[in-house]
Amino acid sequence: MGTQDTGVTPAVAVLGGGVMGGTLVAALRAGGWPGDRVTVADQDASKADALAREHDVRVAGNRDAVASADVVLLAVKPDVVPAALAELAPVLRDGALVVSVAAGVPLRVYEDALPAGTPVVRVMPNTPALIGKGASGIAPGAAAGDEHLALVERVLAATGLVVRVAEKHLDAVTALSGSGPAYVFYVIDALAEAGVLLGLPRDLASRLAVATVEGSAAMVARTGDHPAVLRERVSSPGGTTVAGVAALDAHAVRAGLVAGVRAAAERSRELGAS
Ligand SMILES: NC(=O)C1=CN([C@@H]2O[C@H](COP(=O)(O)OP(=O)(O)OC[C@H]3O[C@@H](n4cnc5c(N)ncnc54)[C@H](OP(=O)(O)O)[C@@H]3O)[C@@H](O)[C@H]2O)C=CC1
Ligand SMILES: O=C(O)[C@@H]1CCC=N1
Repeated sequence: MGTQDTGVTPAVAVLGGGVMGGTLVAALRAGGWPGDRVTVADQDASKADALAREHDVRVAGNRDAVASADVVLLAVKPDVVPAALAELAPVLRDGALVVSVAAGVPLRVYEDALPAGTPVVRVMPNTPALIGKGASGIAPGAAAGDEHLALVERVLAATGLVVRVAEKHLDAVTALSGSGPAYVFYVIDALAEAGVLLGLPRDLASRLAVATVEGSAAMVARTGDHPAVLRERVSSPGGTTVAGVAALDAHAVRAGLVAGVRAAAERSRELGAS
């Protein structure tokens, strides 16, 4: 039956019930996807069972989950992808859409392993998808058309921002927004720790750091102003902020962030090559 619009909500099988598989199951349910149209499978059945209980979805082994799915969502580690594809290829429904969140693994790996003409879409989500504040890039394979991208957008509807990109940009998306929450958590932790160093109670320092990051991000989004312009507005001549930013520059914090994103992109390319 595949993914043609029959009026019935497509059946989604999520293979891999770890951090990202669990996040996507939660987002599907938060977006109103019926629990009986979502099946989760994990090599560790206890993980799949726990997710099924938490989100009121079905649980099955990989092959049974795939055999009844219109959309197969692969959420296993990149090095597990070839084995998972070998397992699912013989039981994949004709016309079913295969979606993978694995970092680095190129579309051609999926297309070579699956029956000719199988539509494949790569997705690079991030963990704030769990609270509807995620950012995902999606890239279509050769047999994936607009209807498949639209279906992936429907699957991701409750995760937050979804942008369509060419596959050649997915390593950069992975490095920037896929891994990005870790950098921001790192910054929040460092800011809060600095507050504690200056004598603030830990809870207060943490709340101030979180509100500052949240408010600053919202201000960029809402005003559309360039972050450098907004930074200038905080920086009184001869004041505290220019002193702080000069110290950040002296410690190469900007260069460090650029190096971090570049290193993550390089690692994504390595994962794809292995
Ligand atoms: N975490 C993140 O922020 C993001 C992750 N991703 C991508 O998501 C994918 C999963 O990452 P993440 O959720 O963090 O990893 P996890 O290790 O948390 O989840 C992977 C799960 O898949 C299970 N598994 C392993 N082999 C199989 C198999 N053959 N069939 C079914 N399940 C299997 C694992 O079991 P076991 O632990 O027993 O091996 C584990 O429960 C990766 O490819 C990653 O690149 C993408 C964007 C963001
Ligand atoms: O660290 C990783 O490899 C995965 C991909 C992007 C975020 N987490």
